[in-house]
Amino acid sequence: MQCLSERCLARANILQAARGYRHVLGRKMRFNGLLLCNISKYITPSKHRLTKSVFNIVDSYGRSSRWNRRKLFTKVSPAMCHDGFDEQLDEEKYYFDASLVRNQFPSIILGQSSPVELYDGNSDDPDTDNILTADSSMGSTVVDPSMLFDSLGSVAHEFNSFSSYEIESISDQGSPGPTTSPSVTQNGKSFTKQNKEKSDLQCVVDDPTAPFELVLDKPISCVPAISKKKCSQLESCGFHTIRKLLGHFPRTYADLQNAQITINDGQYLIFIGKVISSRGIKASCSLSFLEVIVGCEVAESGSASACTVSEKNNGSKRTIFLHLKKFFRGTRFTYQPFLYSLQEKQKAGDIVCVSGKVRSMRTKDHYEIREYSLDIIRDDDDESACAEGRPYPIYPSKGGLNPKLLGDIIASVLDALPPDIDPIPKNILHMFGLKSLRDAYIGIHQPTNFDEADLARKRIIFDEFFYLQLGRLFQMLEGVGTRIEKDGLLDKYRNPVTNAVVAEEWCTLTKQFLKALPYSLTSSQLSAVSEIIWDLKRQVPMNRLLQGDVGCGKTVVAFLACMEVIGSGYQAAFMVPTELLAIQHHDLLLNLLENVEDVPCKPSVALLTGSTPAKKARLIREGLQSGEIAMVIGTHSLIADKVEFSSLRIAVIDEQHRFGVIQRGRFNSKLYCNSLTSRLVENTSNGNAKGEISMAPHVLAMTATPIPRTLALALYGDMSLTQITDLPPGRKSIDTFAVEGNETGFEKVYQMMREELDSGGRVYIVYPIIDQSEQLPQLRGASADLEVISNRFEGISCGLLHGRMKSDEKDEALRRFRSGETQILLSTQVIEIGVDVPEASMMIVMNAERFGIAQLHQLRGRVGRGARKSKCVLLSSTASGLPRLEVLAKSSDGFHLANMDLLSRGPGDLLGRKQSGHLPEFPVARLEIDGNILQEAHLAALTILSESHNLEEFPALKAELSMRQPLSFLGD
Ligand SMILES: Nc1ncnc2c1ncn2[C@@H]1O[C@H](COP(=O)(O)OP(=O)(O)OP(=O)(O)O)[C@@H](O)[C@H]1O
Repeated sequence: MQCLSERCLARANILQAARGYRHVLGRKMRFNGLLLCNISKYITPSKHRLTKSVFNIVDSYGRSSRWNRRKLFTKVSPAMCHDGFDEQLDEEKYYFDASLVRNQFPSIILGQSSPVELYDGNSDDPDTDNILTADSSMGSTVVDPSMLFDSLGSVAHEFNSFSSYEIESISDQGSPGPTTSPSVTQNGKSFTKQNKEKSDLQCVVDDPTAPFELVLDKPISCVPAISKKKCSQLESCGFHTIRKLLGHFPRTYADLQNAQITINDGQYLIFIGKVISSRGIKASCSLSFLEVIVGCEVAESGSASACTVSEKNNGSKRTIFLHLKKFFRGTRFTYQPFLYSLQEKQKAGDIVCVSGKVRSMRTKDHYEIREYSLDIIRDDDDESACAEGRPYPIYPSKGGLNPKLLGDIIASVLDALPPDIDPIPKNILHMFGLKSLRDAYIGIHQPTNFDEADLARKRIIFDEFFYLQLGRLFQMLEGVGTRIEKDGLLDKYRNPVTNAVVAEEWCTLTKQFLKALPYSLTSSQLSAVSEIIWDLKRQVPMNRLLQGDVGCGKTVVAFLACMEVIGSGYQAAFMVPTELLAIQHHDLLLNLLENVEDVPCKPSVALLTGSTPAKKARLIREGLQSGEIAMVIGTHSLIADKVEFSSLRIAVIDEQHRFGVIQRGRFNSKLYCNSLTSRLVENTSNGNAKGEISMAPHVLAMTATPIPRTLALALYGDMSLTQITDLPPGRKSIDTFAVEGNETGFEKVYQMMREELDSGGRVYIVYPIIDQSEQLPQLRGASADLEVISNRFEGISCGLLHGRMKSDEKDEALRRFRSGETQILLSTQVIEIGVDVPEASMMIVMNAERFGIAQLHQLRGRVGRGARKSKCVLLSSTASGLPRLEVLAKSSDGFHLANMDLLSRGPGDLLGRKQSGHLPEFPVARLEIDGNILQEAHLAALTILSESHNLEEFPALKAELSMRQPLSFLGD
């Protein structure tokens, strides 16, 4: 029992005002009744001049609109020692949170009376209005004025006969923990506030007309126990829906029982402890600091358990003291109110979770932490906060919201969550050992142990991957005609068996092209072509990823696929990310076609890039539209709206991850929208033409980045995979050296270069930037170094190649290097993709520590493409960068290196900053370690789609999928 201060009563009043009525002495009474009681107490002694009119207004309170009630309150507030309603609400302590008020003041005892419960909106009272619909109900429920005054009379009588008000906090009677709200007794029935909340959200689920996902996507304002003020606070921080709020996962968990046993200087540790003191101290006129001392019980070395919040000392524990310090420079930080507000943020007795780097102080068992983060787990007077032994969730703060408050709100939302909110069918959950969605939310926000948190995390990650895979496969199925074809396609993903068409069955043009090659295909090149041609012969559009290490010979495989299509009377498009590469491929293809013999007519091949002169570009577009041009090689220009094809049948996309899903998809529209010309229909006699024309083109995507399987699945979950696993014969391994770029290092490297050039080799020097930069003086620039290198290697001609050069200049620079007119090519990363100069035999990478391992592997792949033994020197500007580069010296396996990069730097870095823009974002999952969950999610998505291609049988899943907006999720 404690004394009810005027402020407490005012606070209770605010609560009542929000609810509109309350229970008094077991009887429901409108708020105005209670208000009148209170007002009479407050204002009669002071003979406030508002007394009369306030009484009148209160009389009509039950019939007032919400706005008028607010006005009423504004008038009543002065009588309650406040400047106004807003002031009452604005006070930190007066947070308009019904649950908090109820937790602390669930009932009022008026003198000898039995406890008067504050209104709790319990749904088991048939008369109780639904708070979710409070807006209308509060205004529309009219209270009989006579009843009002009856109640008023009786209450006022009792009220006036007591000099003090007492309050009984039910939570004082032993509250179980943070997840359990105090139970309140009303009319002899025991109930919890969760019951009420559950029913509010439950009613949404029970509504047969309500779409399934409505629960999670309901606005946050529908959650009981969240006041309007808090609601707008949450909304302004981006928590508009329950989903958003529940998706605010803890950044870590504090283990209330176990902290560190050994404490070493410089370690980053998490402690749970009790605040001993908190002081804001002015050290000088412009320096102040906050010092918080936290006492933590830790186990003596060697003892198993470590740190708890327990008061009792047993033999195996000792207390250590953490001195948390934050310094502030500047006069404005030395003012007392500021320092006071700082020190008040945590008070002596608060149980806190502290993390940061520890440094031992002179006194034994005292440690200092400067860069720390502190979360209040439990106020000294809040006994219900946390149960020991559970991982305690630590929330990242958002928009200045108090993480503890956020945690409390999340807890009340969880309590109100109906059990059946899971769109994923139970058999799938069972198949992959997954928690239900509700359990997962509870497990991640309120785990009883770390294993539960792990399992919950798995479910959340599963969902991230699952909807991505489902979205991609769903989209792919939409583009496929019949049910049988769809089934066939899904089967292919589930059991990827290799189907192939042997070379004898290829069309004449393909066979002749193969014959004309200056080399024979490797076995994996051959099987890749056979596999692709098998796909090309089907009526279902192919969606295949051709993957192989640098220099393995993917280009020729793609050319052969194009020849097969052209040989059957259709067109091919070959899109590459750079102009340089487009020109190179175009020239190579023309060269190869020159040697092709015994074909009725050689296919016409065009080059279309951004630099193609307008007139020429127009002629090419006309040729493509009429069907005169059989194949076009180019950059993004190929997917421009004005480029129309007569009968596009294959789109090859080189370096696929450099293009987004939408860009890739635009080839589909080329056929559907633009290519229905009559030419092919006229030329085709078998009558199938019409159906074939309206089919989307086959897509063959290629990537030289050896993408680990999980990453490939995340990026291209809807694609079949073909891999080239061997290199053309005669390739010699590239000797790789990691060298520190000091004076001796450079001398050594220049010496190696000299030897290479003297023996007829050609050298690339790769730079991270074009021009020297003042901000980064340690980086060498290609353009700036041209003179240095030219002077150093007199008599040897040097070339320069970088992205700022014009297209023809770039082309010319590469041509000169290819022909041997220049022996040294100073270049930026522009040569990274696809540049093929077999005579290049040495590469030097300046500031190599600036590049990712996978990227360096790609760069290194520019040499060693011919018969000559090649070398690659990786110059690091610091000695500390060398160990990472040594990895490349030891391995030339692209997949191994990519995996290492993925683990050490994450997928974004593996793909490069630009490309990683196309990588889907996973808030919780980490591609580098959660690959197995991704595989399971892929399988689950296939299983679901096999059961229902259009997801009609899974409306909840379909709704969830559209909610998650798969396209933006796919990274485009
Ligand atoms: N079977 C083969 N035998 C000999 N040389 C080959 C063979 N296949 C391809 N080549 C040659 O190997 C070099 C690399 O081929 P290509 O450019 O197609 O590789 P890539 O896989 O596209 O490489 P990158 O990933 O670097 O673009 C080319 O000079 C090509 O002529």
